[in-house]
Amino acid sequence: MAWFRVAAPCRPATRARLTAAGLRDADAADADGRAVAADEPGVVLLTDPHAAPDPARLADSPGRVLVALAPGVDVDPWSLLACGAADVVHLTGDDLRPVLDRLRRWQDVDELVRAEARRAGAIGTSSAWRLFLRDLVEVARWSTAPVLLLGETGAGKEVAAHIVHRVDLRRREHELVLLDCTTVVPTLSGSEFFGHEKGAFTGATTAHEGAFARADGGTLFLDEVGELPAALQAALLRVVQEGTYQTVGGTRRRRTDFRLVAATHRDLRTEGFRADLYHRLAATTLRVPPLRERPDDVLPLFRHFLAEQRLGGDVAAVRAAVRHRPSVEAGSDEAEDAPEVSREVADALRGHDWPGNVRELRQLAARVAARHVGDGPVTPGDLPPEDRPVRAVTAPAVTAPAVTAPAVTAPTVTAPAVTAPHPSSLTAGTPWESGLESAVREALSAGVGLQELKARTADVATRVALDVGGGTVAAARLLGVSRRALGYRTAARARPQPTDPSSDASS
Ligand SMILES: Nc1ncnc2c1ncn2[C@@H]1O[C@H](COP(=O)(O)OP(=O)(O)OP(=O)(O)O)[C@@H](O)[C@H]1O
Repeated sequence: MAWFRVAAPCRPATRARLTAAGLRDADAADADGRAVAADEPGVVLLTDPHAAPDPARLADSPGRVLVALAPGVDVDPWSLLACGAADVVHLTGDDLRPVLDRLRRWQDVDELVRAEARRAGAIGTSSAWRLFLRDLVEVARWSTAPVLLLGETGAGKEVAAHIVHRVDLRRREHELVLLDCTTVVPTLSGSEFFGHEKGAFTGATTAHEGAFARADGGTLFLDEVGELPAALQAALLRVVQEGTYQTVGGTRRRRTDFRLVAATHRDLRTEGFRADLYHRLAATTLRVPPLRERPDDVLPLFRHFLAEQRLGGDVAAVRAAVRHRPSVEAGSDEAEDAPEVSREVADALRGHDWPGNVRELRQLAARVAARHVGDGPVTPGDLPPEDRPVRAVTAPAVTAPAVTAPAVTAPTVTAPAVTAPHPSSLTAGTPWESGLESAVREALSAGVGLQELKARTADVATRVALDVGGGTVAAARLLGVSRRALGYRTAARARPQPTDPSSDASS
């Protein structure tokens, strides 16, 4: 149910009409000690230009807040949006329709998000994930535009594509065709896309239906669209513009009509991707938040994947289990019969930065499930050694117990105590490797160009070279590059700089 709040006294009739429309008076509910459902959408009615809504209250609400300006109230809508309002409407006379229509839409969106996330087995209750799903569902249901999903590997772009297909009423009864553009073979002239006729090329012993034909009426999901060879970018542009294509070896153009959802982890506005195709694909661009930006989702996801392992890795069975427990919120970690997680393990998981995102977490859950015994919580020893937070082993830090008469020699403590937490937890590989990886990741997510990327990784490569005593053979091995390549990158920095004759050597 949606709520309303009146920022200044208003006519009892207005209040009565809002209540009659099914909205709960948020302040009255507070007075009764019943909290308004915090994540429901609501409206703040501004009847007095001097009674501006409390920005903190607007921004804090996890549900969307509409501000309705009564006739004669003139407040800058942009500043209200900046304070956290989701939208602003001007009321004319007694007509409450603009308010009710919007609240109803927002309720529908929230309901769709709950239902479709559950159906897709998509776990997550963090606000970043929910905001993303709201935008996704809104675009999928109320627009026909292509959708471009930006996001790191394993963040859930394909999961999102399934949701788009399900939510789009015109497409859901037809097929969702998934095509990974990294697997498209240029020598087959895009036969994966266009299909081919029998005998079109050596080995084409039968006719083959391509993705464009199969997706007709439905949705075509192009994963890693940035990897599409240039010739196929031109062909795809034509299909998107004209809705026609020709099979390889065919003689006539055929019609197709699908919704295009594309995904990429890189900035397509850089070199190598056609600008005209980019603008077609990017009619609606949504960013899938990486897992490190939604630490609240880590534990629910981890427990979900553990439950999946208990069911023998049967994803369908887990989804069915979630769907058949209607009292359980989609994304809730109460949804499954999964073991609890000890505090130490929970802290380690939340502290990790998950470069491989949800996929990495899923794989970790599979490793942990193999070690975990019984129904008790997952304990630190359940994490395989290579997945544990790195800790320096230092001199024993156990204080000997206070000794009173008769004098007893304090026992010698032999087992080394573990102290001094290492700054990076659950690091993948060596600190050098992870340093290089995170430099590349940061640079890519900042959308930098190739030159800048090279410069940033050169910094890390240089540090590695210096850390290993300038031994480029060892550094190159650590970085997985040739000695020559490393030498080239580090040459300018690792070598001692010639002394500037103008500088004061004594300083
Ligand atoms: N919110 C989620 N809830 C449950 N499982 C998820 C969620 N997000 C991702 N996954 C799972 O994580 C794995 C990776 O997800 P997905 O394939 O959608 O990522 P991606 O962004 O498309 O990755 P890539 O770019 O490498 O293709 C899959 O096994 C998927 O089922």
